[in-house]
Order: sequence, then structure tokens, then C-alpha cells
Amino acid sequence: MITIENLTKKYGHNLVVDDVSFVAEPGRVTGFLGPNGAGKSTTMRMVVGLTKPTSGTTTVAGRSFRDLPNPGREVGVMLDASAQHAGRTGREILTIAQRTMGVPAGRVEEMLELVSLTGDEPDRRVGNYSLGMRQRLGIAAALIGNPGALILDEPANGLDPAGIRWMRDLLRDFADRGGAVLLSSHLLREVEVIADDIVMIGAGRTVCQGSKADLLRGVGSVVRAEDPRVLLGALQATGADTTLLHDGVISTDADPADVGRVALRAGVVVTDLRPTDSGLEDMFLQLTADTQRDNKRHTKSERRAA
Ligand SMILES: Nc1ncnc2c1ncn2[C@@H]1O[C@H](COP(=O)(O)OP(=O)(O)OP(=O)(O)O)[C@@H](O)[C@H]1O
Repeated sequence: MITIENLTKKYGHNLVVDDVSFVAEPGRVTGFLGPNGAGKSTTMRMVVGLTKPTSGTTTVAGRSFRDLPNPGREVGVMLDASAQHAGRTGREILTIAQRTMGVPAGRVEEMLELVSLTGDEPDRRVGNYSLGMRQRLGIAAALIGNPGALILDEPANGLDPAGIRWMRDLLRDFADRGGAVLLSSHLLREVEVIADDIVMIGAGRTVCQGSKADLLRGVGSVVRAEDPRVLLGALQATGADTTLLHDGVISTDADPADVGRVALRAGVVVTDLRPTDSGLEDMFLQLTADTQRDNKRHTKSERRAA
């Protein structure tokens, strides 16, 4: 478990992280989102002791990072895959990590296999690795100590589509085995698929946090019925803002339970009934609009309203 409590960082008069609090729970993937410069990396750096907070506290497995006797056994960290020593080979980097953490030597080969660095790749200098290969090596180094938590800044950066899927499965599996994953990403689609919980910040401040299911549950319902016109009339008669879309689907601001009741009273057979989903991208652009440098772009819902 990773906890962040009232974390604040000022550089001079510049408040870059402003009273941020959240918990990355075991067994869950927490997506940490925000526009460029929102303070995500600074927050992650404070958790792993690389940047000193102005105030507030962070813990990993119940202790401050600096108090962990063997941090790599508790938390795997990948903040900047390009920061690895360019003159060393991938195998050397993992061997140093394995010795420092005191894990069995066999972990090096296991990790190379896990991240699919194969053939002569482990023995090439990291300076000659592609970005995606560095990300893979960074993941291997983060996992070699068999930690209970992972902190990853943009882990999918540079990975090809198959690599992104591989990363998604790896993180899902890590969480399903009880690990806590905190990851930042600008790939909202990816976060939407993988995250269980979402924390969004803008200009250093939390703009929303909670489970993905709760946050993305929009207001209203989408419903299909055998006789959509009858249901449309019945819903409109209750005062609900209801529209019949061109493909016979009804969109309404009534929640699914109310739609069910209205359909029952009207004697209409409902064939599909779901809460409206709002997408993560729309939510991100709306909630961070004040802090976006490109806020001249409008969200889809704003465009629809215009
Ligand atoms: N050492 C530093 N000295 C002064 N300002 C800093 C320092 N490190 C970061 N900042 C500032 O803190 C703010 C937050 O930066 P940070 O890297 O945490 O953002 P981020 O959310 O990770 O952005 P990105 O999505 O672009 O990676 C930025 O305005 C940045 O310029």
C-alpha cells in the first residue's frame, strides 16, 4: 500500500503539489493523471525519497521510503527509463540490482525472460537500446526484488501496441496477486482499461479521485426496447429529458431503476438497459480545463452543446 497525506511541494513561490492525499491500495491499479506540469512526477519522486516534501507525509508498506531497510524488496520504481547507465549492459544493470537487494542470482534470467529481452539484447549496452527496450529493462529492475508495490511514471512510453498489451497484462497480474500499482500515464484509453482507481490532478491540486467505476458512471441511462416510441413517450411524460437516437436507442437522464419502473408501467419489453458511461478523456478535459495549456480545444460534450 502506498499512502500520500497532505503532500505539498513548493519551489520558491511556485506551489507545484498542493495538499494531495490518496492511497494506492493493494490488489488495485491506481491511475495518476494530469496535464503536463500538473505535479505527477514531483509527487512520485517525493514518495520514493528523491524530492523532499515541503509538508505532508508518504509511506510505502506503512513506512516512510527512507526508513525501508531494503526498499527494492518493498517497492519497484521506474520514474525515468532513460536514466539507466548508458555504458552498462541490461544484464549488468539487473545483476547490480539483484546483488544490492540480496535476491537469488536466478532472478536476473527470470526477469530478462519476463520482459522479453532476448538473444544478444541483455548483453548490449543500454545506450544502444530503443526506448521500448529501456522501458522493459526498467520494469525488470522494478520487479526483480519481488516487491509488493510498484510506482511507474509513464510505463507504456515507447512501447509498441503488443508491448502496451503485455504491460497491461503484467500490471493486472501484479495487482491480482495483491500488489499495489501506482502509475502515471497520458494514454487515457490505456488507463481507462487498466485502472481500478483514478486520481486526477491539475496545477498541483486533486481535481477528482475515486474508483473508475464510480467516476465514469454518467448521469442517466441508455435503453433499448421492443417498442421504443412507447417507452420514449412514457419517459417524457415523467419529465425525464429523453431522446430517441437514430439507431432506435433511447438516451435519458433517468437512472436505470426509474427507466425499469416506467417500462413496467407502460408494459414495454426492455431488451438492454445500462447506465450512461462518460469517457475518461471527456472527464479529463473537463476537470483539468482551467489548467490545460491547450484549453482552446473543446471537449466533445462542449462541442455537442455548442
Ligand atoms: N527541481 C525543480 N525546480 C523547480 N521547479 C520544478 C522542479 N521540478 C519540477 N518543477 C516544476 O514543477 C511542476 C510540476 O512538474 P512535474 O514534472 O511534477 O509535472 P508532471 O505532472 O509530471 O508533468 P508531465 O506530464 O509533463 O511529465 C512543473 O511546473 C515543473 O516545472
